[in-house]
Amino acid sequence: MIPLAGPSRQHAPNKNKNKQKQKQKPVVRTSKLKKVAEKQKIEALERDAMSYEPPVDLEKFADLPLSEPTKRGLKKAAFVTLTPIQKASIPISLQCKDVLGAARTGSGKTLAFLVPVLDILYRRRWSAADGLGALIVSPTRELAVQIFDVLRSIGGFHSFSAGLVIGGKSVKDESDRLSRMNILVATPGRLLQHMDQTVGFDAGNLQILVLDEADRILDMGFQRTLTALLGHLPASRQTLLFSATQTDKVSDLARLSLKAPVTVGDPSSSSQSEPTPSTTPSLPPTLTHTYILTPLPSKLSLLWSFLKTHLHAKTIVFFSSCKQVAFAHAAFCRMHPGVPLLALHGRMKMGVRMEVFGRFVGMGGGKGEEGQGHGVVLFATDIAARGLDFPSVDWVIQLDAPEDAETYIHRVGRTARLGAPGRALLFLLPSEEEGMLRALEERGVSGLVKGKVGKKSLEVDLRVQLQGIMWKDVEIKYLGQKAFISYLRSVHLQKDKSIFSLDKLPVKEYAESLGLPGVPKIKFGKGKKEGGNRGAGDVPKKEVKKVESAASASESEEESEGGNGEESSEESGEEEDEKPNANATHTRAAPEKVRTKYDRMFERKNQSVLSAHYARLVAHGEDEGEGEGEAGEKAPDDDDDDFIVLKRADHDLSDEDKPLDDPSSLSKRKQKMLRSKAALSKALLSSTLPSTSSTNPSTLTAPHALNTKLIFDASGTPHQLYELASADQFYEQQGGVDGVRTFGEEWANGIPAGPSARAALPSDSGSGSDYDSEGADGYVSPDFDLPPLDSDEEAEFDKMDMYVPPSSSTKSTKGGSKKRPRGVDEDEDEGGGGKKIGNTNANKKRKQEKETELEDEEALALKLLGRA
Ligand SMILES: Nc1ncnc2c1ncn2[C@@H]1O[C@H](COP(=O)(O)OP(=O)(O)OP(=O)(O)O)[C@@H](O)[C@H]1O
Repeated sequence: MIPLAGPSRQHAPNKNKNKQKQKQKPVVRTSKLKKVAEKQKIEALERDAMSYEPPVDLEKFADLPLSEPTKRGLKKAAFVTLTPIQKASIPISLQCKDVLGAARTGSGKTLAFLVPVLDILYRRRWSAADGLGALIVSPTRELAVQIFDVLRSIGGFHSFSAGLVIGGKSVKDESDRLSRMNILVATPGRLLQHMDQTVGFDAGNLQILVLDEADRILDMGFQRTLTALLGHLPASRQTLLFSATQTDKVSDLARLSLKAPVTVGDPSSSSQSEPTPSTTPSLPPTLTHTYILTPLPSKLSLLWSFLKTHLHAKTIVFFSSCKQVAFAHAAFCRMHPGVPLLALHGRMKMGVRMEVFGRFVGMGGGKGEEGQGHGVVLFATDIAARGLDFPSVDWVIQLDAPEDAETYIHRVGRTARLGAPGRALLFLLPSEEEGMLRALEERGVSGLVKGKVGKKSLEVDLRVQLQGIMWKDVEIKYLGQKAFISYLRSVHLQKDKSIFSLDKLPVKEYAESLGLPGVPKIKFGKGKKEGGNRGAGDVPKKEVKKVESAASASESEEESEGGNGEESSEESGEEEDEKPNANATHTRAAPEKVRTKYDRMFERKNQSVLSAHYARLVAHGEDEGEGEGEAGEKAPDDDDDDFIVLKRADHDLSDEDKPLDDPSSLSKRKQKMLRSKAALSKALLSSTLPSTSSTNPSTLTAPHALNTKLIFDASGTPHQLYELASADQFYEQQGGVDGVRTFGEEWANGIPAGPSARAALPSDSGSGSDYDSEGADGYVSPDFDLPPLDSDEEAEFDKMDMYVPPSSSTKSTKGGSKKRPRGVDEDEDEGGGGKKIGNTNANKKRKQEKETELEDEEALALKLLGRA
């Protein structure tokens, strides 16, 4: 429970008893008088509010019939002028009428409902004894926390208690406080759970219900939950329903939950008895939005190019799945773009999510166009698309097309908020152009113009860098594979087939563009989970064929990679955290015909944990921690959906052998277990090594209990099959030692060496050196830093009209750019030299570490064998 106001003032003890006596009588009289006066004041306020006719020139909060505590709170938080939605809705809400509010993103809807909530409860003299007076339902935890923050900022002069119920904490802990709350900000699942289970939690006296981002609540599969919730609430309540976009579902919900509502905001604020959904959602007038056409394989390179030329901008980049965010973030961080990169997706622990959210809110922004601010980039799924109020975002990039026009509106709504300028750029594949433009047009999205990609940007190709990164770090390779699969999966799962077609994707080229050595083999439709209802029959056969044939056309090395036991789940899109308790009978929808990403989100088992931020807000003095050990909680990867499975998934590996998306997302205990098991495994294997003078990598089946098939390289270091499986093949392909050596040199000099570059093992020269070390065989580790563009080049980038509609610019894109050679030459570049040296040193250090590690492991193995 959080009292919005501070503790009530205590009277100081009076030393002089006589004086005290003398003063006592008048005090009693004064307090009675005061009470009567206050009562009259409140009644007057009520009358004013109920009969309030807003003046034509209504501009400020001060013009509204609001209570003193609310006015003081608004003043303290520096809210003076009303936004249009606030002007239109607050007077009506204050009259206790139901409101259906539709207003564009960033227009101030949060205050539009919080101000009436506070004032109406005040007018009704709500106190702790009255119980729950107002309930605000938000679709996501982040948004709930954000609303709660605003409530605290303006509610400090009221004496209501307020709470945040967003799951992640044990139900019991929350239950203890629930019954004492006057205002509750909650996510639907956990709220319903309390309504069903928590003794003493009574919403029977509820005065106001607020449904914020109603369309999103519905999209996320909370329709039944909401219906069940409404059943717990008194019919006499007032309901305020706000949303940036109005859909049929929203109007259904409005019919169900509102009584004679007044529709305010877009498209008009006319008073109506029946809500009419808007078909013309307006975007912020200060938004400039552009789209560019790009082939799928060029997307990442173009994004890189964009980031390098907008280093001072605060940017959000939207991807369609968690795995893509994880991969792009990990890979780009390795390439040092020169701007802080953050990642936010639903598979991250709640605490981490909140931390990232907080960091992005607090960082950079506002001056991106002038190049003076500190840039920051957030890679995110649609978890960040709605409701979240990140201040001063300069650019919203939609690297993957939004699933529909609503999502488009919400994504771009993260910029150009409340009159600030903002720019949005949508990447579209040629196959998506027609359908997406039509969908946006039908939804009334106007002003989107086609931009042109500058020649210089088109020349950037990250493939070689990515291959190099994957070669050095197998984790990145896994992430790449997963990103690839999850992208295809997200396309396949898209409902609007007139926009998204798996059949039209250049699958092989896309895999190459991610730096993958081949097309990961995937198949659709088999091995679906119980409860999943999309079977093979749902998948267009030609799509399956296309992907499978592309896969078989690629190098068959992947097939022989036995090591990873890739899990099949690729959670696409965002996922939200609320999973209603399995016992809460109303909550689980019977399987729909098509399971969307929201259905899967809904089914997530991971309840995650309370964040530090939440802990701070709730401030009940308990140790929140990360809650990893909380009963019923599972690691983020628990919820796997094998709708698409890798063919090699049937390699029978234990969980510990599976690659991790993000090992840091596992519990410390699990990470430790993984490490020690891997070390033991390696040590045992080391003890079975043949002489380290073998000339070629050879495959052995280690004769030990773990039965894991490994490959040993020239130095005798064991590798999982996926790391080196194709060495022989590649060796043959290159025509022996010389061929391999030439290949390695070419690659190091920045000459694209094709997808099999990862297999460019140096020939064994008997040196026994690590493959990624420099010098021993002429192989030079490529430098993955693209040179930063100087300010002239930045200007040049803009001149290239990449993100400017052609009609508005006549500047030439000619002139081309000199593509800088990568690799050794980059030592000369500013900053590049430093990184190069850093890389070299790092390589040496790694090598030394590896050697030490091997020695340690051999010693351990000998010890173990000795014991045996
Ligand atoms: N009257 C006001 N004066 C100044 N700033 C305001 C006012 N009302 C809201 N704001 C600010 O405008 C920003 C956007 O407000 P808010 O998050 O409520 O928008 P929203 O309409 O809910 O957006 P979305 O649909 O994206 O959730 C916030 O930073 C908020 O502090």
